Amino acid sequence: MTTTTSKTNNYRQTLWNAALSLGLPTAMWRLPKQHTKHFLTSFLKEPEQIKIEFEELGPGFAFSPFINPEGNDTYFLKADLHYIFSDTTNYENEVFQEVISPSSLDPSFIELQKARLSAKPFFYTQNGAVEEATKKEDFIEEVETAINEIEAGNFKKVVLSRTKIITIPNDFEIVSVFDKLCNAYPNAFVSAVSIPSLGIVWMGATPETLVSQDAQGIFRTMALAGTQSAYDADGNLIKTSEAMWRQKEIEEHALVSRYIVSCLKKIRVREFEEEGPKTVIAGNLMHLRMDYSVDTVEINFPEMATVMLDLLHPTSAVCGMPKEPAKQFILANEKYNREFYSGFLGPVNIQQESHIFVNLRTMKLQNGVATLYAGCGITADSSAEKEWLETEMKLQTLGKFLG
Ligand SMILES: C=C(O[C@H]1C=CC=C(C(=O)O)[C@@H]1O)C(=O)O
Repeated sequence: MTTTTSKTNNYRQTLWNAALSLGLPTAMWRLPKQHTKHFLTSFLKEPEQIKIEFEELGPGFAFSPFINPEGNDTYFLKADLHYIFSDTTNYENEVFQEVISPSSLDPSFIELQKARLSAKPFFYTQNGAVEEATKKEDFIEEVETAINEIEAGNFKKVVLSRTKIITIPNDFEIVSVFDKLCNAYPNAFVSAVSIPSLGIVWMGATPETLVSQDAQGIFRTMALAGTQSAYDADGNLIKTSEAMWRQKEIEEHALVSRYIVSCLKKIRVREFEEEGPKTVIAGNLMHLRMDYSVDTVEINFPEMATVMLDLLHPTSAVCGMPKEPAKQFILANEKYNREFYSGFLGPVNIQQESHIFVNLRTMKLQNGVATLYAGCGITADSSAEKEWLETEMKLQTLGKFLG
């Protein structure tokens, strides 16, 4: 049943707080260039860990860690409730559409509605040891080791990443930060995902689509790499048409493009459209992007998104080229566990569409602190100091919302 209802009293906010207080896995998201905000809750407290096969699954939300070799470790939040909220700056007056609505007699739904009346915003108390942020000297050393390995011919590119830790401010409130991210980053996939059984919430505003398939069967992916500030030295926004790219970024981006084309070749798909590379804005940054699309109806390949998800993750935009030695280098040299950073996430079979993104420009909220993550592609032409500054810029995407 689909109804449109008008509710007051911050309905989305009270729903989010209630779902968290009851330990229900929940996701909120806003697709790039769209205005509506989606809210999904699963009544299964321990979400299933499965392989994402788009043709087989019902509506839900996928959330995968970086390390997921067979794809079987993806958390799947089955949609027991899915509402779409209108875009408004005043969420007292939000209007929403019930796309999947539980029966009013469902005990979980009754409990959720009851909890809405009393649930308080989740307060992130610090009650244990806090992970350590990556030290600059460690990161610089990792980058220099990577450059040596590249020069020795062991791989061509590796994406090295690091963390930054910020204490969560007392007035931090997820739904309002989510809304601020939506306003600040209209081209990003903005999300907040809570898996209470793991004691975590992840929030982010990623610019990178991994795979998507729309209701007409159009498959899409992109090669996104190469980074520079979107502002010049005087603080003026640079026009994308006037962006200049160095050899290093062009090569770094080409490696990602080549990888995507090699995956398409592997599955013998020749009928793909390529658009780009073009310069795109992602918050305070610019990247190079090439878009790929395939009409899966025309080539009679309905399972294309499933097959490509398997082949693409992790792409050379978050791992490296060739994939295996780059991944081994990351695991051996990065001094922390990426967990869900540079994994993937997004809605599956929601209104006949699936949109899976790479989990970038993201942070984990746990134990009173926000852990922010950023990485950058290292090639033979990298300079360790510049790569550190690039991660600083990427960390600003979310960092500026933490005070
Ligand atoms: C790995 C990240 O970004 C990737 C996506 C775009 C540009 C990138 C780069 O220029 O290095 C990265 O490959 C990150 O934001 O943590």
